[in-house]
Amino acid sequence: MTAQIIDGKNFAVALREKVAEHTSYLKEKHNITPGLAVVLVGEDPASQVYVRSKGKQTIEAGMNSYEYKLSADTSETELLTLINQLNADTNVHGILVQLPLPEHLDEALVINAIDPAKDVDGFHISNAGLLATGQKAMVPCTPLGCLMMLREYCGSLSGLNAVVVGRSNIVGKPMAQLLLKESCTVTIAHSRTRNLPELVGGADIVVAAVGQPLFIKGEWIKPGATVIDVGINRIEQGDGMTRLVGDVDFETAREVAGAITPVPGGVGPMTIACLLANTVTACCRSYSLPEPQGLTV
Ligand SMILES: NC(=O)C1=CN([C@@H]2O[C@H](COP(=O)(O)OP(=O)(O)OC[C@H]3O[C@@H](n4cnc5c(N)ncnc54)[C@H](OP(=O)(O)O)[C@@H]3O)[C@@H](O)[C@H]2O)C=CC1
Ligand SMILES: Nc1nc(=O)c2c([nH]1)NC[C@@H]1CN(c3ccc(C(=O)N[C@@H](CCC(=O)O)C(=O)O)cc3)C=[N+]21
Repeated sequence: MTAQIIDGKNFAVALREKVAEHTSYLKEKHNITPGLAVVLVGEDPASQVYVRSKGKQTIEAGMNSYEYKLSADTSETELLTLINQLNADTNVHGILVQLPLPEHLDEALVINAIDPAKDVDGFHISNAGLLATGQKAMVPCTPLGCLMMLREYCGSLSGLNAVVVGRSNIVGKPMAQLLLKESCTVTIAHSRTRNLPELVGGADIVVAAVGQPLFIKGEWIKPGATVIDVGINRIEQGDGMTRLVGDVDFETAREVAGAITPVPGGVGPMTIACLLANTVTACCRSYSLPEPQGLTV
């Protein structure tokens, strides 16, 4: 038996259509255009690629895109000044500061300077706290996209054993919170976890957010389990070319799993679609308008 491939690219197309529909509704009915501001500090090539594709998809969905490219030596004060301007700007409903930031900038300080209502990444401590206590929050895009795909493939997640490998604030922790809210029995594994293959073997749902190429092996996985691969790793192919691979050894895992997300074409495209969805959600909330169905959980 080989696994069903969970087509994140298709999912993302459908979600972006929903976003575009609601955006044109907001324009026609209320004369409002949702706006997303993306701030990039420094010249990391991978980040530049993401920022470009976010901007392009924002415009394709009918929203306004504002891009701020700051030099790598931007001071904390300069960055905070920009964030304060964006917080006050009524045309901006969502703000994203691309991570990682250069070493000299305090990431937590910068993220927590964003107005939580405009924090479309869901990284502000107030949104993290709201999510953890089961209150209405801005939900981080990557875990949100993963949950949307899981719900579609598994139906109810209630009572399922879920193992999240990775405990970062941007992926692992919020993913675990969402799965807990869905009444999964959640285990969070990390670099100090002792019996990882055994833990993974007990999981109906495996979410891999490790940052290690091809780390999770097919033989660890319980037959029929649903595997979500968040990892984005560029590896040398031997012929001098690079290839994009996930944190899961896809070729062995697909022989065992019931369903699996590929890399590329899995979680990545959903992350960007969820960013657009969060921008529409933030925009509706800011005017106390009813929120469209299906853009968040
Ligand atoms: N598709 C998408 O949209 C996105 C993809 N990503 C990708 O997802 C991956 C994870 O990202 P992120 O959460 O930011 O990464 P971090 O580096 O912040 O976190 C990695 C986590 O994996 C754990 N880990 C590392 N090595 C091992 C190991 N050998 N065994 C078990 N656990 C281990 C770490 O444990 P410890 O805490 O103990 O150090 C840590 O908790 C990366 O590949 C990243 O590129 C990230 C964001 C979005
Ligand atoms: N504030 C902030 N928010 C983020 O959400 C954020 C961030 N910083 N920093 C970096 C990570 C990474 N990330 C990805 C988004 C899309 C793809 C994506 O679309 N990937 C394509 C492939 C793209 C390619 O070919 O490189 C795919 O998986 O099919 C990947 C990774 C968002 N992140």
